[in-house]
Amino acid sequence: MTHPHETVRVALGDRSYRIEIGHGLLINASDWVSPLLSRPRVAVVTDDTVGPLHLDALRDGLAAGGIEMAHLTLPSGEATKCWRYLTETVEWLLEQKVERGDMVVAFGGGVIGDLVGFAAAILRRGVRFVQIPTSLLAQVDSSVGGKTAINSPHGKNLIGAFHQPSLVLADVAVLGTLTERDFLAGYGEVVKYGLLGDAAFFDWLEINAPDLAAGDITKRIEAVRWSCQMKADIVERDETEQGDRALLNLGHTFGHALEAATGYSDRLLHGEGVAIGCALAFEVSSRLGLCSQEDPSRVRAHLKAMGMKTDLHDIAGDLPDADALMALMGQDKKVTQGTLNYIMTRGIGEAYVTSNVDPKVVKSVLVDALA
Ligand SMILES: NC(=O)c1ccc[n+]([C@@H]2O[C@H](COP(=O)([O-])OP(=O)(O)OC[C@H]3O[C@@H](n4cnc5c(N)ncnc54)[C@H](O)[C@@H]3O)[C@@H](O)[C@H]2O)c1
Ligand SMILES: O=C(O)C(=O)C[C@@H](O)[C@H](O)[C@H](O)COP(=O)(O)O
Ligand SMILES: [Zn+2]
Repeated sequence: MTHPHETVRVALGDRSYRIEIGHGLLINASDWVSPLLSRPRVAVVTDDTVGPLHLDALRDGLAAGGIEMAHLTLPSGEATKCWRYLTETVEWLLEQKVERGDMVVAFGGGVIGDLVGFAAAILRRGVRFVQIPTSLLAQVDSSVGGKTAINSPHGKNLIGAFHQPSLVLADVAVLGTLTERDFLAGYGEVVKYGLLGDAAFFDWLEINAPDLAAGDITKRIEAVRWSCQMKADIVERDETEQGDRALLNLGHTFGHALEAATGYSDRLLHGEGVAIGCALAFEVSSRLGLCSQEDPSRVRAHLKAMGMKTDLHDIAGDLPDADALMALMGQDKKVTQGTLNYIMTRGIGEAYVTSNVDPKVVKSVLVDALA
């Protein structure tokens, strides 16, 4: 059976690139990668879950076009986005004598994409890289837009750079080996797009998400395309988050604080934090009278119907109190002159950026959610 192939273009002048979305793209990887290379070799960084499952397919796909590859395997999981593995990656790339004209490949989920993208940004003051995202989250979000980073105990993604990839190759065939938990975490970012800017997409997800989770290839390609197109449109008008790009942060101010509070551990995955954070952002918006009371209920109902974490109580173990969570939120990169900018909403698909949010209301929502 042939599946659709979709291409989304990210138009950023001399940093423009294509996102190729399809089924079975790894087998033909050299077709997409070869035109970008100055010599037929690449340095691939992956993790110890993705590597054993899919690295041979990538190696074969590159070899078919005469491209050699060296590879580095890092531990999987959020804790890898740290100084230690950034150093290890950069030193390995130097050992491999990766030159400024060469291509680094990030082959994994968002952790590998963010870490390797950052390594590429600082290696020899910048080498090009290709994103080959293997998780749903990475295909719909992290591989696109050029945000690269590692975490700090002070907060998420606080050390990083904007560095756009030269190509994104999203092969939905590899999503077949994701655990249900990782798939649903990625789905948290998919829902985010509908919630932030496209009510029709949210309507579509309410109907089609069970098929997505069940593995419908055509619908997976459509969900990745729709998400990437929405992200590309936003990134094109605000590459470095001077304004509108912050919409992509819907749910993240809460989510990032929760990830820091749970030690970047598997107690809470990024996409799970985003889903809970979106539910909280809708609750705050409703309490402020910005959106109707039905909106947060509809959001929570959909997350629950998908079997996703929705509430703070869905996070195992103790959480800090509301004041401590507010303090962690204060490290957000959207703070300007000491005031936190929030992503609030007037309804499903109608998010906007504002600094005009009473912290007392935010705190009261957190207190109630923790009770
Ligand atoms: N740069 C951005 O714009 C951006 C956007 C969203 C999220 N992020 C970042 O992305 C990270 C989360 O990404 P993630 O959810 O992909 O996490 P991840 O990279 O940890 O991947 C999740 C898990 O799935 C495994 N995995 C990946 N692909 C697989 C496959 N095909 N089969 C089986 N297992 C597979 C990984 O080994 C890992 O255990 C966070 O650090 C977040 O901050 C960045
Ligand atoms: O690309 C963006 O812009 C996003 O905000 C996408 C988010 O899903 C992603 O988690 C991003 O890394 C968060 O951005 P940050 O600037 O708050 O670290
Ligand atoms: Zn995110």
